[in-house]
Amino acid sequence: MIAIIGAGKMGEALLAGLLAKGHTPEDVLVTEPRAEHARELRGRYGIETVPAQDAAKRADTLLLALKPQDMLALLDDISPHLGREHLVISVAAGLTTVVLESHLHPGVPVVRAMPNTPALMGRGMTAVSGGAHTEAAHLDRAEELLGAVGEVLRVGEQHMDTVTAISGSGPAYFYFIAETMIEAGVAMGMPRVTAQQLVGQTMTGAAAMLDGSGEHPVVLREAVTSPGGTTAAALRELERHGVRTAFTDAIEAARDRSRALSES
Ligand SMILES: NC(=O)C1=CN([C@@H]2O[C@H](COP(=O)(O)OP(=O)(O)OC[C@H]3O[C@@H](n4cnc5c(N)ncnc54)[C@H](O)[C@@H]3O)[C@@H](O)[C@H]2O)C=CC1
Ligand SMILES: O=C(O)[C@@H]1CCC=N1
Repeated sequence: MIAIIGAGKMGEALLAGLLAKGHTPEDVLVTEPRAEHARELRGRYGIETVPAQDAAKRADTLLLALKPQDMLALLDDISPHLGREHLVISVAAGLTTVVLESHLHPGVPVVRAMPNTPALMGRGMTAVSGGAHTEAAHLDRAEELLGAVGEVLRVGEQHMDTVTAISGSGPAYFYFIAETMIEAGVAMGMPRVTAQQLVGQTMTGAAAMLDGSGEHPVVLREAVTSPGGTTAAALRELERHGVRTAFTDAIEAARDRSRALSES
């Protein structure tokens, strides 16, 4: 039995992804304190919602998807019900396995995972790393579970804050670009619905090229950039405005914020 504790944006994406990939509603318990949202979840997915302590008593695998700021109080609440036979998987940004383990009985296995919201469509990217009491079988279990909603990569925990900044937050960067391109089209007088279609299909087409061609992004970009043409003119403006540096700084800021969340 799996318990998802905290079914907000990420928890619900994982819930929906798992159910779409063959887990049955009877396999999954959900803890969600917002009563109205819990009611919606029961209606939408046919799952049972229970208090966190009941979820800890009944499930063997706990997927914790609360905000980092709420996580430690929750661990203190459920810790009396958790032992070595459980597996605790936290998707919280920043919280290290050392911090999570310090709120649990010694020996409880903890996996730190960083998924992203495309898990909802079965296209997630999740990185996982184990803690002090995690054995290979625990990582296998976490990988199998999260592998139902996309790709899973094992990384050393020292890389987790960078993972968070790249693939955890990453979808938001692409949505930001999409939004900006749509607004540019609208500003030039194009109907919004047309701009949205152009941007949406261009983005998924570009992603398919990246995924399917095996080429480095530089090669793909060069193929679009005709000599003396429109793309070269656009790219020159992006470089002039320091967009490359802005992205690097943004990803560093996300990495630093992830690190800081463990200390707050
Ligand atoms: N949103 C994203 O794209 C990603 C989020 N994460 C991580 O997932 C976690 C949740 O983030 P979001 O879903 O964005 O936030 P959110 O605010 O949408 O969801 C948090 C959920 O936890 C619930 N909650 C609060 N206190 C609780 C308690 N004591 N017991 C059970 N549930 C409780 C809230 O009602 C809410 O539904 C964070 O730790 C975040 O770092 C990780 C990867 C990606
Ligand atoms: O913004 C956040 O803190 C979370 C973690 C990665 C994506 N969303």
